[in-house]
Amino acid sequence: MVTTPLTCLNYIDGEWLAAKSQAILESRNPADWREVIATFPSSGAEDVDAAVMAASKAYHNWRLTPAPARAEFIYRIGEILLQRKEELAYLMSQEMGKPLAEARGDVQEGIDCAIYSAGEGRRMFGQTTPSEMPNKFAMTVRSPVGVCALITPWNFPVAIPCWKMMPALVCGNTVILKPAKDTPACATLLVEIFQQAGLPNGLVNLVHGHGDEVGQALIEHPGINLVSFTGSSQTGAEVGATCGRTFKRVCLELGGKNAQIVMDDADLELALEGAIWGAFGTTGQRCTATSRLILHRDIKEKFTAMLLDKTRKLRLGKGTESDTEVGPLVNKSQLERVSYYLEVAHNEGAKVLIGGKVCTDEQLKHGFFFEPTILNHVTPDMRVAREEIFGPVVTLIEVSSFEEAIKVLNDTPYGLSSSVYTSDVNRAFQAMRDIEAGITYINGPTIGAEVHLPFGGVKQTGNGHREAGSAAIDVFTEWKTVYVDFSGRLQRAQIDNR
Ligand SMILES: NC(=O)C1=CN([C@@H]2O[C@H](COP(=O)(O)OP(=O)(O)OC[C@H]3O[C@@H](n4cnc5c(N)ncnc54)[C@H](OP(=O)(O)O)[C@@H]3O)[C@@H](O)[C@H]2O)C=CC1
Ligand SMILES: O=C(O)CCC(=O)C(=O)O
Repeated sequence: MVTTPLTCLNYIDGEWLAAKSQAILESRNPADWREVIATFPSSGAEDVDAAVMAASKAYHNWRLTPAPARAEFIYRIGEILLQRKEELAYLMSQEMGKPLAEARGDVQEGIDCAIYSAGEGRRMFGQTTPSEMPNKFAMTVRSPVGVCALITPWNFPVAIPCWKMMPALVCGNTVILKPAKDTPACATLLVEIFQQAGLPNGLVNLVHGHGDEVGQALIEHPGINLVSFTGSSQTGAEVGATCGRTFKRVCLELGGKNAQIVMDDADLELALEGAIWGAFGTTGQRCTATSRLILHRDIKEKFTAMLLDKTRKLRLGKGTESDTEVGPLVNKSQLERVSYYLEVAHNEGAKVLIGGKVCTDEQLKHGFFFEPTILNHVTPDMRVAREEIFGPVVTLIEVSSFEEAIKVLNDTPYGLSSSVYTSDVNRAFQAMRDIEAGITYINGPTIGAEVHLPFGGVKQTGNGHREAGSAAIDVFTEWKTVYVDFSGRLQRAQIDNR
């Protein structure tokens, strides 16, 4: 186990460094905010400059390193992550609050991503295609993009940085990671693991600090070629606009207002498991969390009773305690945000069936705990049915038909994850076709993405890119089209006279 408080530093060009300004920030345990988990640099534009310079220098050799050799390095990281899984999971649980079982799952995603990305190093396929000309070869090859800024949130402090760093590196790019200021210790330990795997200097640089300082300096920096961002749609829109102005490639993975439909022919026990973990897993702080339950009127009463019963039994507590099922929210501002949405719900006429307030138990009063909450009598036009709450709050919406259920599901500015519980195969295929979302589960919850498939969504959830799977290779490479003419003569006339 790691002994806290930790002293975290930036990692630039192979050296652990304080911020040039020497300023520091603190990360605290969300289950008991009196406990300091780590101190870390509050960096600025000068630190970003140094990191960009290091990454640009390292890029020249790394892009020429054969992709299978780059892949071996990624694979070694996966092996070390596996050896240090428990240590990293425990630290994550302390720093971010998620229960240990979920923290292990988060690290496992990093391991899976290492194995998958390493495999891509031996594929990295291009195309060959016939040329219009005789004695001419035509093909496409993938080239790295260059120096990548990776800006990550706190909800998956290991998985999301791995989703970005591993494919970026295997494609021959170098990176600068700006982790969320709520989870600097997890990011630091992760980079230490990369270092333990034999990280060449400058390949991965870590710069801690505030988003509007470090993040902003990165997205504006002329030495950055690509920005990959996961976080709120609000910040994502700003990041996208800045990158647009400065001609940077930008990949945005933003919010969700994910729904689970439960039809009258569904297996209700199965749908219940899905709803509980989709809504309250990670305290509702997943971009794929279920925040709307769209229930057919014929099963609504029965299903709601089952849901209430199960929600009542959920054990809130510190993530590090083995029997905890729901941990705290990550920080005070998330607690305030969820409390604010409860006021909104009240003003809009929704009814709280259970929960609805900050937890005041003696054991939990020093943490950011909010009771798992179910809101009834919600209609699709209400703000609580349309805006991302990012907490343990699920809204119940009643519908009378399958068609209405799909219409309600699609009636949101977001389009990340979705789920339908039904035993009718025709409805299942209709849902796959008609749902406007990047991910659809049939008879499974809205959460639980696997690293070898594309991850991302439509509408305000992103800007058309996908993370994970081979789609990530498309983000982190440029296409180069190559023509090889072996005719030995100028074929100009043929080109012009087609
Ligand atoms: N899609 C998802 O997985 C996530 C969605 N969210 C949504 O966002 C809401 C607010 O959470 P929050 O953590 O503030 O999310 P943000 O989108 O603000 O933060 C995400 C990342 O972006 C950084 N950042 C902030 N401002 C800028 C900027 N101007 N330029 C570049 N980078 C920046 C943050 O740094 P810093 O650490 O300083 O904030 C963090 O590293 C949540 O309630 C939830 O709705 C949040 C996290 C994940
Ligand atoms: O559970 C999932 O589907 C992954 C969720 C995720 O990566 C996220 O919330 O950012």
